[in-house]
Amino acid sequence: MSRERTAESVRDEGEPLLSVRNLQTVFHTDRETIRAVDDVSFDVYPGETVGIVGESGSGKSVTARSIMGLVDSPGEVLAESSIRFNGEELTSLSDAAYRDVRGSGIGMVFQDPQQSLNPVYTIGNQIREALEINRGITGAEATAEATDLLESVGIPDAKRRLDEYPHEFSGGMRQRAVIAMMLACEPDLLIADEPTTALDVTIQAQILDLLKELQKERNLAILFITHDMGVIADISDRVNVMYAGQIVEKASVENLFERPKHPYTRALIESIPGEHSRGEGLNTIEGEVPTPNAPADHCRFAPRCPQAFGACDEMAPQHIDVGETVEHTAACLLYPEGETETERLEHHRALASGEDVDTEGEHR
Ligand SMILES: Nc1ncnc2c1ncn2[C@@H]1O[C@H](COP(=O)(O)OP(=O)(O)OP(=O)(O)O)[C@@H](O)[C@H]1O
Ligand code: NI
Repeated sequence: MSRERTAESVRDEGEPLLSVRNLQTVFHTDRETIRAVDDVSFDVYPGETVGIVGESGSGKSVTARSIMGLVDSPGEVLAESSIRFNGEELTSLSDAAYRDVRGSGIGMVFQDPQQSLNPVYTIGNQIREALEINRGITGAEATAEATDLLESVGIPDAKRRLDEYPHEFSGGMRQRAVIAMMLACEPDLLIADEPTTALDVTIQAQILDLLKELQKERNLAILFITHDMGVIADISDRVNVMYAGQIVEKASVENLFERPKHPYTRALIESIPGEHSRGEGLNTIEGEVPTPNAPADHCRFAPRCPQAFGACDEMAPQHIDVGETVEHTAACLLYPEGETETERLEHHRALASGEDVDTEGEHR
């Protein structure tokens, strides 16, 4: 094989940095068990950006918190779940070992930068503390490194601003400071949960550009979570579309927007402002994301789906290969395309029972 490999083939051959399999995170309440994340699987390879997109309540943040080991009672990551990072299984780690992963391997940025900043300490002190705890750097060296970090996230006059408090920073600058603090831990993976949602559009674009730049410089992998399809299109290499605790479509960003297959993805694309609405307001999807409280025995999107038919209420759709080259799957009973309804349902039934099905379809 040639030594000159494309990015795509490197990814096929290399190991994923993060590998999530059958992730199930539930919340036990008095009345029911909420299946907030219900059998979610995806990979993130070094240096790439993977998006998770879906409406409010679809389980995006719980997915992120599960990976970070931040699910507290009454939440529980069920035993069958697997989260492998750099080859290490995280679900079985002790609290202390998980803290180390958060301090070095995986960094996280949230929607609200205040969540990560302490109002009573200067920005400089907080970055220096991160440097000391996670890399053992102290004193003048820490100050120099903190200045470099603030500069690298595009904060002008960095040396002086180290002595300022979070409230002296604007929203966008605070988010940059949080990113600098996260970089102090030299992570391989950044999990960004709606990091730009609270910012106005210009600032949002600047933060996205900053993340792309840092990614290139540091070969940082990014798991980017948002409900905004425009942001997903801007930043992702590959996308997972989430609905009611499950991934309903996985695709490269090009395929997702040019050849969306799942009716939910299509509805999300149609609801992008200005895309199809001709400025007449948002084309929102009617109805709400259900709160799943039982294992899926039907398609959870069916009640809102314009293409639903009888079987959608009676069986859970499996992920079907819908692409030609790179991974592209949709969990929908409309696929495989070109098969009769009876054949399609048989296909999903066989996949559900674990049979090895030729997803290219023998019925062509
Ligand atoms: N601590 C908790 N206790 C009970 N249920 C919870 C808890 N945290 C989350 N959930 C439930 O889990 C589901 C998924 O929530 P999650 O926050 O992951 O959604 P999301 O996709 O991030 O939405 P948003 O876009 O609003 O942030 C929701 O139904 C929510 O009510
Ligand atoms: Ni969320």
